[in-house]
Amino acid sequence: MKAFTTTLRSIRRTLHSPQPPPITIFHRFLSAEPQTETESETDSNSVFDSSQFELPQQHNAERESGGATWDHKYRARADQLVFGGEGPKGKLKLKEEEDERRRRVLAKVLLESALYERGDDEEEDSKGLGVVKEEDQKSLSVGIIGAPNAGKSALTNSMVGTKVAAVSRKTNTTTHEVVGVLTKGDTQICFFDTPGLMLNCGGFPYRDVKVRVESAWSSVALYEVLIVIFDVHRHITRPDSRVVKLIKRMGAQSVPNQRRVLCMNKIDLVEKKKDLLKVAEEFKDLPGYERHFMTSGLKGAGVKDLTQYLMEQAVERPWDEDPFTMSEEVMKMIALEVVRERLLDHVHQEIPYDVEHRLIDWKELRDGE
Ligand SMILES: Nc1nc2c(ncn2[C@@H]2O[C@H](COP(=O)(O)OP(=O)(O)OP(=O)(O)O)[C@@H](O)[C@H]2O)c(=O)[nH]1
Repeated sequence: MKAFTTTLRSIRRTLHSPQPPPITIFHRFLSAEPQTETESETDSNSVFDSSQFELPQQHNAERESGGATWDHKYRARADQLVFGGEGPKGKLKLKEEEDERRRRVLAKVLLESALYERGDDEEEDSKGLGVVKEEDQKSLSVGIIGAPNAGKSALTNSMVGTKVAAVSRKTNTTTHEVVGVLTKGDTQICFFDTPGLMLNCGGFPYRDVKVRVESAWSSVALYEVLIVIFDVHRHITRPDSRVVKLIKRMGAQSVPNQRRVLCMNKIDLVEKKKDLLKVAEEFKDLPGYERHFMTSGLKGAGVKDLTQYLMEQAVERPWDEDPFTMSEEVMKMIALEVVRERLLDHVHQEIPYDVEHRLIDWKELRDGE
């Protein structure tokens, strides 16, 4: 998510630069420098000629057949220990498939939200953005915490839509990473990530990556609203005691100057709705949570209610971020950036290289593709 935000910030900076955007915005040099031909390499005397050397005799029968020289049963045992039952190839393939799936979700969310925003909310947004006087502005800072994979990024993207591209920090610190900005009418909501928040079996952050985790943990108290999010499908099928402890710990008591809400996410994966009610019942008595929400960041269910609630919590304070409107130009850049990422994924072993790619055509199809 951080990489995604950084990318979008660079898009934003480019758009607002007084200079015309350099044509090489997506043209990156990676750390490896191109090799230059040195004199010794081009000098024919230095060329290795294998015919001048005798190959050593191979006595070992295995070597002659080109097979491995180790005992296969040890290798199999090592594979079993390191990779479990699946073997290294199976694991690698699964990882590649997972990466591919995640990339698709990201690209889809980005582009869908771009198209969605231009449709329904275009008029309303264009009325509100850029014309609100500072004394009329309202703001809200929202932190989102939850275990890895709970769906924090997808939910933020869903609430923020294309405005995630609007991220351009006026201030910047390492402990607070703004991951999205939603500006609507006179109200601006900034969403913050809580980096490195990993939990030990007590539901507390790990001590070993101390500084980073502690600063992330202490920043939790700074947000006006804190969303505690968990994967409700996972909780029903394979509850994680660390997640339960986190939910209970954060909801144990209400905190002055902070409103906390509990978000049961990924509800689209739960078939029986009565299971959702059971989970809601389980956490209903925690006094720290002002509201409970059931959402699907990926499918959008419940997101409107949560956004509405957040808008209502905003306080009179000037905006921290510049508002930003979606344009076709930005959508093209997002599309280019998604393509660039894929391109680099495919050629990452072919270094040294540099990549420049250009948009030569852009067409919107009737079905919105
Ligand atoms: N079915 C379903 N899948 C979801 C939903 N939200 C997120 N996911 C999937 O869950 C996975 C994790 O989602 P993320 O949004 O990256 O989760 P995260 O909490 O930001 O994860 P970390 O960055 O690892 O902390 C992805 O594969 C998403 O596609 C949802 O509402 N429904």
